[in-house]
Amino acid sequence: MTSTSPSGTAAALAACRAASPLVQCITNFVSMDIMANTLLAAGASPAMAHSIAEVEAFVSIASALLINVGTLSDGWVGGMKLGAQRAVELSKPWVLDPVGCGATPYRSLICAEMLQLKPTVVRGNASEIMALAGAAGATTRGVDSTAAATEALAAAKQLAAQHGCVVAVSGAEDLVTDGRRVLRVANGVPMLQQITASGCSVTALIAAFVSQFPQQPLEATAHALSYFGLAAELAVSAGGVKGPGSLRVGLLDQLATMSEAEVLAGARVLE
Ligand SMILES: Nc1ncnc2c1ncn2[C@@H]1O[C@H](COP(=O)(O)OP(=O)(O)OP(=O)(O)O)[C@@H](O)[C@H]1O
Ligand SMILES: Cc1ncsc1CCO
Ligand SMILES: [Mg+2]
Repeated sequence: MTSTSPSGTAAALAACRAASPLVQCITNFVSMDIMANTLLAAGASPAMAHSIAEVEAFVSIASALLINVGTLSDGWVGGMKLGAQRAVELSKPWVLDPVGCGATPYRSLICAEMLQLKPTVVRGNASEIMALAGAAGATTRGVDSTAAATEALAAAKQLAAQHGCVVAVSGAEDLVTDGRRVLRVANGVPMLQQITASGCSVTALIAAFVSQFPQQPLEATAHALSYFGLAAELAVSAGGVKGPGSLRVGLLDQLATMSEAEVLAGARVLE
């Protein structure tokens, strides 16, 4: 899986389905159901485990760790930090979703502290990435973005270069950068924004894909975003999507049933 072509996306998906990586998720209450189902549909094996009492042991058996601060509470932060540290010690990828960064000083502080713990990938919406980078003029309204992905590109590049990670900004076109290269992912449908935790779920998929290609986190991240966005496109083109409720169902079905031919025809990762 070296290429950014549709065959790269197909190879990444095939690897995930074949290996069924165990993805440990320390995530918010809103996202738990759809995130676990998204990972299952992609052939991965989700486990939602956040207790500080078991987090280190869990990371040692997981293929990747996802940390999402969506329903942040004091009692969870210790486990998040210990999990991230253990993942780094064991050279396992860990992926940060800085939900609502910028909405409150506490949230921004915890996100900044997590960033110091060397995530492999950070994925957020434009407002979150701009706030995380401390960009001038960053505004936010809770967990939804008030900016377009393109507005966050400079912030994403700066974060990636400064922290040695891959940064993905979701939006109409997702942007993925390692600070030098920028990949654009032109899959998805606008209605995904009306499914809560769709972004959270794609971040967990990124963890699953990166676990299979730890030397190529940039490409693996883009392929995960492409596969997820394409599933939403296929759900709409199959008919029967009347709104976000039926899209949510169709999305999971398409993630589970997507064929190699559909990936080859529809994946759009551009450099
Ligand atoms: N305008 C758009 N057109 C097409 N796809 C989009 C658009 N906006 C977002 N998406 C897609 O929707 C998914 C979620 O992205 P979004 O930016 O809404 O994440 P988020 O704000 O972190 O979501 P959440 O916090 O609810 O999990 C991604 O796969 C993204 O590519
Ligand atoms: C709505 C919401 N609130 C905290 S986390 C979350 C899920 C989408 O990010
Ligand atoms: Mg989000």
